[in-house]
Amino acid sequence: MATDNRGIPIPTIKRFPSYLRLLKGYRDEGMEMVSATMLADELGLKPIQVRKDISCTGIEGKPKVGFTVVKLIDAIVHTLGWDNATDAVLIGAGHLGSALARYEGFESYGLKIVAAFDIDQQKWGAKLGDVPVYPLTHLQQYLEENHVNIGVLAVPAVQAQEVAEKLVACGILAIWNFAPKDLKLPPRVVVQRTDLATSFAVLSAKVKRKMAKEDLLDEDDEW
Ligand SMILES: NC(=O)c1ccc[n+]([C@@H]2O[C@H](COP(=O)([O-])OP(=O)(O)OC[C@H]3O[C@@H](n4cnc5c(N)ncnc54)[C@H](O)[C@@H]3O)[C@@H](O)[C@H]2O)c1
Repeated sequence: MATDNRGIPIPTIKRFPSYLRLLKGYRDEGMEMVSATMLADELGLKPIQVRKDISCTGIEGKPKVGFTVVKLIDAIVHTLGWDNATDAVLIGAGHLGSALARYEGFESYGLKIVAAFDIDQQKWGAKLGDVPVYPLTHLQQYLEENHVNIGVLAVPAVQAQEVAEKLVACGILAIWNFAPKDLKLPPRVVVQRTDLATSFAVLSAKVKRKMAKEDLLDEDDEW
């Protein structure tokens, strides 16, 4: 089984969560084996693509039978590194931050938001689900005392760069940035920006193409 996901193409990594959702459904229905063709049909992919993706996990299928569902789930989870829960701190306990902190589903992806920080004193001492909210001034001490590598950024865009630099100065290795701001940080820091506007732009474009009856099947980025 693959021990890390270095070298795995990003589109494959992006497809893995969809495989997982499907496979977990099959597992819950009591299905033991699944073929690449079946996965491909469900997800609108080509079987050869599915086989290539699965080969990145190191799992081998049996000819004409396919893959063992639970083994494939374990292999994908392991390849994604989701079997080791990763602690994260959240900065910005506003509308979006609260929703992220309260979302229990992240734990099945191996992400656990353990504490939130905000400059608004009315939020200090509150809990977002199980996640306590602390003053931003406590961030450094918290990170010194707790082994946390990821920061989730949900502050207004104008604050994002300054807060990100603070996180980096405290030793954070990766930032999941929800603020609409391109952060300028040292290359050793991994930054992933998530923007619903981007997804919506893709959705709108696909709707327009669909309406123009363009064939979407050969699109590289269907995900
Ligand atoms: N990625 C997306 O798709 C998406 C979706 C919605 C919102 N957003 C972005 O997320 C961010 C938060 O949006 P929101 O609707 O939750 O806003 P919000 O105003 O409800 O929350 C922002 C929070 O950040 C806190 N804050 C401000 N400056 C801070 C600082 N320097 N340090 C720590 N905390 C600070 C505020 O006190 C507040 O609690 C914005 O940048 C918004 O544009 C992104």
